Amino acid sequence: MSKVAVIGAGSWGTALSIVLADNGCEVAIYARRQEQVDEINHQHTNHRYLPDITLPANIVAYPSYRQVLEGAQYVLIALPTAAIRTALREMVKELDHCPLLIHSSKGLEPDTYKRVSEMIAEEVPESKRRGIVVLSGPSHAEEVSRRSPTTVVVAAPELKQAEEVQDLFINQHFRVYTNTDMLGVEIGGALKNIIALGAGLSDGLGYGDNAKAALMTRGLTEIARLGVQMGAHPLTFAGLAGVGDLIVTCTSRHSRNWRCGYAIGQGKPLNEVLQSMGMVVEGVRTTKAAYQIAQDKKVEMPITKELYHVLFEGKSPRQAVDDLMGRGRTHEMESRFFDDFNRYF
Ligand SMILES: NC(=O)C1=CN([C@@H]2O[C@H](COP(=O)(O)OP(=O)(O)OC[C@H]3O[C@@H](n4cnc5c(N)ncnc54)[C@H](O)[C@@H]3O)[C@@H](O)[C@H]2O)C=CC1
Ligand SMILES: O=C(CO)COP(=O)(O)O
Repeated sequence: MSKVAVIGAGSWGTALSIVLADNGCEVAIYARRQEQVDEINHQHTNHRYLPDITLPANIVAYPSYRQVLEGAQYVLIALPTAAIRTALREMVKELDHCPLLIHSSKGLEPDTYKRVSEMIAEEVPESKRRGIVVLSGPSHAEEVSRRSPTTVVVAAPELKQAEEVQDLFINQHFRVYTNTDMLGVEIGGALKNIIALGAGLSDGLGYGDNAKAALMTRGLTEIARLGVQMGAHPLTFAGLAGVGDLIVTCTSRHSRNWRCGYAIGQGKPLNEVLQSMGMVVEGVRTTKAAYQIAQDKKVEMPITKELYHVLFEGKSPRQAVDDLMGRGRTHEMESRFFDDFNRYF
């Protein structure tokens, strides 16, 4: 029986713990607050994050990294991206062996704009990790925890390690695909949150399904444009971590990013919205990161740019939509894209 240490007792860490527990793993989950540890261990619930869900008894919470990590063959990181580097520094002090590290966070580090796998590679010495694998795709915790059919993708530069993680998670409710394009999977998962904020904002303004379909389609184009420039495989964005996650996040009532955008579209100030959410909304910081990366790399990302102006410079959302609609004429198929495709096929 495998032991998995789960770092992060929020919605996603808990939902993935249920999948692992269903698969017969021993799951040790790290929670910072003693009341949450007690709730998970005695009531078998995590009410704040997954109301009405009963947790399997083989999920045990601990308030210390040492206890969680002891003997774990796998470590799953399910934290808000902004908390990961600090958490890794604490965790690594207590790590005395060499597990496979899996992360499932969807964002870029604030200020450095690094991917999560890059942070892990910097903070966890090679002697303390067997490899790094990312798990991503269209998967709201609320549905995964109810064992509703879900598909995800796991990616690692070495296919064997992705397959090992596929074996760990796959079951009748949770179907896992593999990919070796870790960069593309991380970029797709992080940047779809920007477009979900935009889709929420459009709905909050009262625009219709046409507007949302436009945002999703052109949003995917700009995600792929940046991703391919950074070195991703273009077809990754046609997969679960690309269009798949974009669909679920832009259209689901569960999405925190969509809900945040919706409230802003309805005229609520960003700070007030974030405070009232009580859970992480990754897309806000990721908008800033993607805007900066796009500027540095001279990649055109019109939706991201307008959203940046709305979130951080007080631009009116209606004006942002007008400016997007009034852009210069362009061809749908970019010749640059064809060049990139030709590089691969
Ligand atoms: N909720 C979902 O449906 C999904 C979330 N994700 C991603 O998973 C990541 C985590 O998201 P959620 O679990 O939803 O967030 P959440 O807001 O539900 O929970 C975050 C948890 O992290 C804990 N935490 C924060 N800072 C910490 C630190 N320094 N050390 C230890 N624990 C800390 C919090 O106490 C909380 O328990 C995000 O990147 C999100 O985009 C990915 C797929 C689905
Ligand atoms: O990534 C997710 C679903 O795949 C969760 O999205 P939100 O963070 O917007 O809720």
